Amino acid sequence: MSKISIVYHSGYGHTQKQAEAVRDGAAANTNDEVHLIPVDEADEHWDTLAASDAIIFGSPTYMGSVSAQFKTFADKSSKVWFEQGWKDKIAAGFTNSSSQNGDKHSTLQQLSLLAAQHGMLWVSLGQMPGNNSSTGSVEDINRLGSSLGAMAQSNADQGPEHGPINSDLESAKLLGQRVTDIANRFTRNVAA
Ligand SMILES: Cc1cc2nc3c(=O)[nH]c(=O)nc-3n(C[C@H](O)[C@H](O)[C@H](O)COP(=O)(O)O)c2cc1C
Repeated sequence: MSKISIVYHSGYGHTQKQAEAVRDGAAANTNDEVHLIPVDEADEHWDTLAASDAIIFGSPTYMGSVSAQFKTFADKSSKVWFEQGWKDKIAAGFTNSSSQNGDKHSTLQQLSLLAAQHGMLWVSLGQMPGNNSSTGSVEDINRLGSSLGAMAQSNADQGPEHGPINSDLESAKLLGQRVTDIANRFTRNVAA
């Protein structure tokens, strides 16, 4: 059994849907304990994060970067960094934005660098790129062709009831599942 936390920001609800999909994937095995933590509530959950086997970071892409709210959380985590409190925990990340590309890769790089600064072990998406052939479609898993983490796209003129679309949510779910599976391999070995 592993303890997984998902810390995320969402200004308008789109990235929250992606975060919930990651949570659903991470919680697929009912033995595991999964916490969904909005960044503005993170101050009440530092102990939960300290006790987690894996922490998954999520932010919308704003101006080619993590949102200011997520960055505030990242900066606050410097207190943990001083003690290397998250060293050797498993980490992963996801982002959502309105353009198909939208510079989402830059956000995932920032999330993975945050994890690296903490000495965490980054888990990639682990899914082959979709929608890259004559038989592909937007319904493919990993339709945005990401490697570093899960990407999702939500139309700028529509609310979260319309996006991200199902394939992006499924990709997010698979990332959550992958992180839990890997965390369980580690916790089994520690217990053994
Ligand atoms: C301040 C701001 C900056 C944004 N910058 C980008 C961007 O760089 N690339 C992009 O594709 N979308 C950008 N967007 C669009 C958001 O990423 C998109 O609306 C996303 O779905 C918002 O997620 P949320 O509802 O979880 O906040 C920006 C939106 C805002 C409010």
